[in-house]
Amino acid sequence: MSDSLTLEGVHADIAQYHILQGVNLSVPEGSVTVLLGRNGVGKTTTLRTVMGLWQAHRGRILLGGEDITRLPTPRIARAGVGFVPEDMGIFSDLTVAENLTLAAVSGPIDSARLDWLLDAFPPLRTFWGMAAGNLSGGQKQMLSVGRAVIEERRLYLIDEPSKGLAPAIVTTLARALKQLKAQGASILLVEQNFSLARALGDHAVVMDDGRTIWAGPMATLAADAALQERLMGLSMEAHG
Ligand SMILES: Nc1ncnc2c1ncn2[C@@H]1O[C@H](COP(=O)(O)OP(=O)(O)OP(=O)(O)O)[C@@H](O)[C@H]1O
Repeated sequence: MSDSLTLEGVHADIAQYHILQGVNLSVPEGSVTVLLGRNGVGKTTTLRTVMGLWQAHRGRILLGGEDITRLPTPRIARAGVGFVPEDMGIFSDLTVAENLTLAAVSGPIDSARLDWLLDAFPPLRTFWGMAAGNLSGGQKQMLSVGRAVIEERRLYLIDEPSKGLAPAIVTTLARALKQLKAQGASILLVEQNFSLARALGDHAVVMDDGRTIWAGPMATLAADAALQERLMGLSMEAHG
């Protein structure tokens, strides 16, 4: 199976700080890799570096074999990467409809894709003409995910989609992400909600201190509490 995304020895700085100090990971085509690790180890920085929002100064980032390490963010997006940022990245003054229309960069929105999205996230249909700033936190997250998936992409980068959301909203999000996965999407997911991480993840990669320290099947990590404790300082069972 070929890789949708590969990071080889990636280093990146933020201001004078050397934040990423050797990130190696891959997202095989049509699978979900979950990036795990304690707070502040560099998971968000890794996604932002793939997206070109921080610059890798060492190592290589390959998208389907093509080197995208030095490309500017708009070119990376056009190469087929959908991004759900931690801060959601929606336009508060624009309506739900306008937010989705702007996210469809290659032309008019495909009606079958839109139907799927609005069935997965019914509030987006209800509030179609409303300014996004008036949505609840959970509805904003649905819109953020919706913007990334409104067109089929080669790769989706999704940063902590369940963070701060009520359990019912997490259930809706989980169902939509499972449908995306079932469509054969390639996804790099940062997710601290371990039951969601375990349900979606085919592969797990664990980071510590700006480096990837473990990679393997999610099932292997999920089944080994001692390994979780050693890698992340906590066990998935206790936080499921
Ligand atoms: N804009 C910034 N300026 C300075 N330091 C930053 C900035 N963004 C992140 N950092 C630092 O980079 C390190 C990695 O942060 P990052 O957000 O990537 O971690 P994370 O693993 O995603 O953690 P969390 O789960 O808390 O979001 C942290 O020490 C953080 O303080």
